[in-house]
Amino acid sequence: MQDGSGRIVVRGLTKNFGHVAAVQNLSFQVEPGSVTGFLGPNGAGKTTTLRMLLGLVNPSSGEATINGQPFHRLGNPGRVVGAVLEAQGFHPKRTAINHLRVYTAAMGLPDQRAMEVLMLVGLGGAANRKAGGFSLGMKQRLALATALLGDPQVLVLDEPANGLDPEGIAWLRTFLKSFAATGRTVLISSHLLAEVEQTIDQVVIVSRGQTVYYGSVEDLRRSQQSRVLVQPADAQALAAALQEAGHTSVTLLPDGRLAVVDATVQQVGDIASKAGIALYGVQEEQADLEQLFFRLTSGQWSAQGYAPPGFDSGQQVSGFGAPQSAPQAPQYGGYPQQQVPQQQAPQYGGYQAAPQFQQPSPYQQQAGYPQQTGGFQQPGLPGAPGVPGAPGVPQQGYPQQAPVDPYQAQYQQQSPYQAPQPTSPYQPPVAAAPTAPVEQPPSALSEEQPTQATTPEVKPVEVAPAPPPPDVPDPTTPDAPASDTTGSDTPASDTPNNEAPGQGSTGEGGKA
Ligand SMILES: Nc1ncnc2c1ncn2[C@@H]1O[C@H](COP(=O)(O)OP(=O)(O)OP(=O)(O)O)[C@@H](O)[C@H]1O
Repeated sequence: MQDGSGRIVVRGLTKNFGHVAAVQNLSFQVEPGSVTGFLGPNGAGKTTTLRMLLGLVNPSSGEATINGQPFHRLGNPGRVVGAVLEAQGFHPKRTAINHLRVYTAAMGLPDQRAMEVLMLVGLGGAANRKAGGFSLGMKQRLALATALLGDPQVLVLDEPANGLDPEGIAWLRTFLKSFAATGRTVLISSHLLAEVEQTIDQVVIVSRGQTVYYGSVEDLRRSQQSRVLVQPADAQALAAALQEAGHTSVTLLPDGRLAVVDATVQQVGDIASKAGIALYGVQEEQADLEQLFFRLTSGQWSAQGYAPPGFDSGQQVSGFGAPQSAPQAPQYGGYPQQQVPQQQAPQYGGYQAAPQFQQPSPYQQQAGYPQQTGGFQQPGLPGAPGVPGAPGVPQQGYPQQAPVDPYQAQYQQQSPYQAPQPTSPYQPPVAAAPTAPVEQPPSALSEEQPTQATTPEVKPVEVAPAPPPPDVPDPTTPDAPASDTTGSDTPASDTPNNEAPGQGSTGEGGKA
């Protein structure tokens, strides 16, 4: 029996395509009256999740319900859920209005509804144009119009901003917000937080098929901590002085600066002055939401030598530092870094490293300087490995442990992409850290480890696509029925009664 709530509940949802764990034990809830963003990098499992929600793929385990029911039990699903998985599959010779009339007829709706929805999405003027001549953005609008035909209670859209121009994105934002404001439910996927940041109220961030954050965008924003970047005459001495004063979250950056998370500029200045340490530059820096998103999802497709712009590879010396995600993933600090001219940078791929940080330190495990052991715990957000909260549904606001998928891990060394090293908008008043060898006293700083993100010489890697395991179909093959190795999934075309209008427009099977 439908509960009529418009609520989407995903509980313990898992989908394996042969050896590919596309979705792993995913749990979240989408409330009516809000727009929820479903975010994650390519291959994170977003589309597979949406397809399970829409009855196009059978879960390996777990469940996804709308109004308390799985999709196939919704009765007239087109009146409950409007969905767009791909803005493709229109008959190229059919006009927009005729495309919609096929669905109004199938759903028992009056013909005039077709024109109404075209007006709603701004395509009234193109009603008699053939869909084959539509731009990508126009196709997105036509797909949305199709999804809206049944005046549904719930909208599920996969990458709806794809192909839209800035005006189209602004229009979509307003449209979705006002749709949700009427008490209805909107779930939209995207791989770009910036694209949907102003549209969404809630966010579910997935990486490698698992939830890494689930909660309000506001909480995510609040979790951002500023940090103080300081260029001291003696980094070790300042780190020790900060530690003595109780500031334990200190990170040594590759350029010799210290990043202090739990102190103000004034506190750092006062401590340095008391300790008689000259400062050549102090700056407060705020990490932004996009950077946090990268941090939460980094590692899925990371390759040697690649780091998203704006990320450093600073070595944590105490307290909070860069999350160390999956094995082999670059370690991102989430903050822009200083780039030092190549000729001065024998170590760390372009970064001048003070010699005292180049040797293994006997003090790495020194008390008070805990080493980060992995996971994605963020400052201000209590870490919660696994799934906290109610059974099967994670508590909101918790970043979660990223999984390591051995099958996907093989791609981590194989990316053909070699991105340029990031550059920083920050230019400290004084050049890089000292280069003269320094005799080591017992150190308050743990030494730097070169990371993959800062490999000195980056060479393009010849990549052969990873062959799928013998019994697993090629994941890049577009059509799902063949590639879904459960063999149990029912293509949309086999279940006309269950076909939501948006899905009809998307064709069947997998995504391209
Ligand atoms: N039908 C299928 N057969 C085999 N593997 C599949 C199939 N569909 C998806 N996969 C695999 O499952 C994983 C998740 O894919 P999915 O399309 O759900 O990711 P996504 O987050 O939507 O990515 P994108 O942002 O690139 O669209 C990928 O490794 C993909 O190759």
